[in-house]
Amino acid sequence: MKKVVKFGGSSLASAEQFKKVGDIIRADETRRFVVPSAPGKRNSNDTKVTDLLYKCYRAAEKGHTDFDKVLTEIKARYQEIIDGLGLGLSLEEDFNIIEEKFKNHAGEEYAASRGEYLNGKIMADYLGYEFVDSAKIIRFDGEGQFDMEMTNRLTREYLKDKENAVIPGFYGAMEDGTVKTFSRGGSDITGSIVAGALDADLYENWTDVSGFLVTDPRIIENPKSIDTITYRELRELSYMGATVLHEDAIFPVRKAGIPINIRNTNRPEDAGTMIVEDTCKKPAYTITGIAGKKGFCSLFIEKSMMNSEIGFGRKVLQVLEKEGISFEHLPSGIDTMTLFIHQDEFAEKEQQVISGIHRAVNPDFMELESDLALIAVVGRGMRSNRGTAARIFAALAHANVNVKMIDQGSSELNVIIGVRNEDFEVAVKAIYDIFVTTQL
Ligand SMILES: Nc1ncnc2c1ncn2[C@@H]1O[C@H](COP(=O)(O)OP(=O)(O)O)[C@@H](O)[C@H]1O
Ligand SMILES: N[C@@H](CC(=O)OP(=O)(O)O)C(=O)O
Repeated sequence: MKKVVKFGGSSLASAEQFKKVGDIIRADETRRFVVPSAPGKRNSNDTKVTDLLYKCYRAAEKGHTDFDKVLTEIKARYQEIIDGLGLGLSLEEDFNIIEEKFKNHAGEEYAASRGEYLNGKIMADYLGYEFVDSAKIIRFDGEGQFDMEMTNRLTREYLKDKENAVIPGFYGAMEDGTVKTFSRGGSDITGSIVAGALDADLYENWTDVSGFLVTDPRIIENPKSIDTITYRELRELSYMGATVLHEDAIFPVRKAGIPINIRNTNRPEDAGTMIVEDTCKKPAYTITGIAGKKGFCSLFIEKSMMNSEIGFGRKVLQVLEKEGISFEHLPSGIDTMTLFIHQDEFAEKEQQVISGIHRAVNPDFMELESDLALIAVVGRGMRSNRGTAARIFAALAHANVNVKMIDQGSSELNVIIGVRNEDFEVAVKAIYDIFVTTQL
């Protein structure tokens, strides 16, 4: 039996948190492969070490005087953990190399990766586990794309005879040694890759909440936690902003048929959430979860007889493709279509897109609306329950929320709703209340 256990930044922000992690690992001898993140926030006003590293590197690039100050702050974060754990470990040599590399402009990704690298060294020393530098096993190809095949081979080669190891999250390297990172929150991906490559029995992902919650605890106080969720449901929710697990962390374990267990470092007695391929367990509520994001805009296009103009949609989408813009949703009517696009992506190219669409399809009318949010209501139980959409829209009407867009996927696994940014929290709360609190 072997488990891969990933601990997020919130679980490793201080010596006190490290001790909880140590207790968790020692409580189960199958927790053999440990993937740590960089130290996260110790309180809500604190800064993650990864963010300090980005800041420090930018200062180094500009030759700014802030460089020494931020580096000293980073060193102090690690020293506080080392001292609090009573370890004799010194990171001085590592910091000398880091300083040198920052000054020689080794790259932002190298800089950010040091957060996990250094925390991995502390973790290995604290547990008495072997430290394995992820640059040796997590491989990116010549174009900087993650190379799954090579990574699997290297990971198995390096780790197959090891009883246990600490493998820092978030980064890997190209064949020439250039360090690359995943996108933010990417230690979840490292954990999943290692679990997949080693054919682990379970991938435990330890964080600061007792599992995947029905909705974001920053929107609803104390939301219920989800007992079991399928990979497909989870993918919809994490894509739409439920940040507890990086959306790309699903593929490697799913492919290998390994379940994920989300657990709370501060409440290890809680069972957390099991993420599985399929389950016959009935969900506790009709919906499994609600997630959402702000910051979208919509582009409404109207043209008489659009429906019979073959190639209309393709021509519109080609304009977006040419400008390198992706779209999120594309609901359409007989003479109308509406594109939902990330506002920050669109803002820079808005005029090129509008004139491009004019040239491509000569519409009768176009209208742009900004500051919109998208909400995903997800659940495998929605398929077998009638009236789900009616309940959602009744709840929104009661809460005085104007619905801008509705999109139900043919899988019946989710309904996407567009509302104004300012209505976002109220809308999430209204949907949560009707399905979970009151269950009307
Ligand atoms: N549906 C959800 N369930 C649980 N947590 C969520 C959800 N949506 C957003 N979150 C947020 O995700 C946080 C955990 O993710 P993250 O901050 O990346 O943790 P870590 O530092 O452990 O990697 C929680 O503290 C919570 O604020
Ligand atoms: N430290 C990196 C990677 C990561 O996964 O962190 P966390 O586990 O704290 O989300 C980041 O801040 O993005």
